[in-house]
Amino acid sequence: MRSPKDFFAPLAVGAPDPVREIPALPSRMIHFFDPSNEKMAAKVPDLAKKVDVLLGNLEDAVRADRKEAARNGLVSIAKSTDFGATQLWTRINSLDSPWVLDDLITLVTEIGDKLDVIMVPKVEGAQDIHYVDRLLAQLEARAGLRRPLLVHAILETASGVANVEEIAGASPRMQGISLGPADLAASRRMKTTRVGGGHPGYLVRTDPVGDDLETGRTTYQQDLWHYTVARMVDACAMHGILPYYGPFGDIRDVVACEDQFRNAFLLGCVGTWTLHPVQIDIARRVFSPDPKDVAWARRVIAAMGDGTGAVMIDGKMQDDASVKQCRVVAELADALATRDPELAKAYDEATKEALA
Ligand SMILES: CC(C)(COP(=O)(O)OP(=O)(O)OC[C@H]1O[C@@H](n2cnc3c(N)ncnc32)[C@H](O)[C@@H]1OP(=O)(O)O)[C@@H](O)C(=O)NCCC(=O)NCCSC(=O)C[C@H](O)C(=O)O
Ligand SMILES: [Mg+2]
Repeated sequence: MRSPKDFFAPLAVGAPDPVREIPALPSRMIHFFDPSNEKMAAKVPDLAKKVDVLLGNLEDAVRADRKEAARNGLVSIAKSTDFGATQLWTRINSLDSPWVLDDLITLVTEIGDKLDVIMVPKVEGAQDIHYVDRLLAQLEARAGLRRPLLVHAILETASGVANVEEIAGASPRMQGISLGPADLAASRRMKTTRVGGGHPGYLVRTDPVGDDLETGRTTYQQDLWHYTVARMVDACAMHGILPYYGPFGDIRDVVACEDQFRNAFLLGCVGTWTLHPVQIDIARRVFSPDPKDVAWARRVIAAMGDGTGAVMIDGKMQDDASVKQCRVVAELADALATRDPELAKAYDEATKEALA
């Protein structure tokens, strides 16, 4: 473990100073595209106006014989596109793959000044982050970068989940963690065959009435990912980094997708992955607080003055703890409003109505 005194020292001579705080930039949707797919690549300039984060994916879902084309495609897209305030991320190949070294060398050297975050798949423990941390510092120094690249880990191995707290705190570069339900299910030997979402067999059933075991016993489907998401959220909050839901693979089922995203939002996640354009508006809707909740939060904050004591609003007790929750919602709304004028208007109108 590094000494706390050295934690914010660069890991290579000439590398930029590590950041001391992870910027809470809007990242409601991390939109995946395959840079080797011409149709997807052609949509990037338009998508950049609609999403908070665009991610050029080099790992799974890119065929082995397209890895180089994806890497080179991302370099050329990054160089030729104006992303405005939209962040550009990439997902590199896994650390044991034959492609990852060239991914990192090429991307940092060629477009290190355009990239914001490097997503690292299949992270098992702090050792994986330490490896990437040092290598990035060396490459940043060689490329003369002034701003350090941040690192995002995917939680998609059983070891990763067991070590999630040490992963979250492994480097000042750690920006966040996403759930990777498909690889995680395989690593845990779960008996599912899906990419995220629930399963009708994972349920609880009400008790029988008398001796009749058959009739009137309602079942409730449970969330397979509750434990992992909750644990990930705690690890991220503890280390001041950001938690995300991951992929929802049933593109057609926009209803269950919205439910799964909302569960993650309510539990503390700041965003999710979007795999198809149809998921972008769902993510925007879910990961932007509802105008009514924002209006309520602002009303509580106004009524609570310095934030101490207790007051009654509409029959509900408010105190130091509830005002803290309201500040989370109000601060998120303020941050999103700077990026999204429509949202800003909706928040202000709802607040005026609530305070009238
Ligand atoms: C899932 C897809 C393969 C579906 O693609 P397609 O069959 O082409 O869908 P459509 O015909 O409905 O597409 C309509 C048009 O939209 C374009 N399109 C589709 N997806 C995207 C996208 N992500 N970005 C930009 N544009 C997109 C199509 O090209 C069509 O265009 P046009 O013909 O001009 O109208 C596909 O969506 C896809 O490949 N998505 C990304 C998949 C991906 O990134 N997977 C990896 C992340 S999930 C994962 O890795 C698991 C995780 O790690 C874990 O372990 O849990
Ligand atoms: Mg995966």
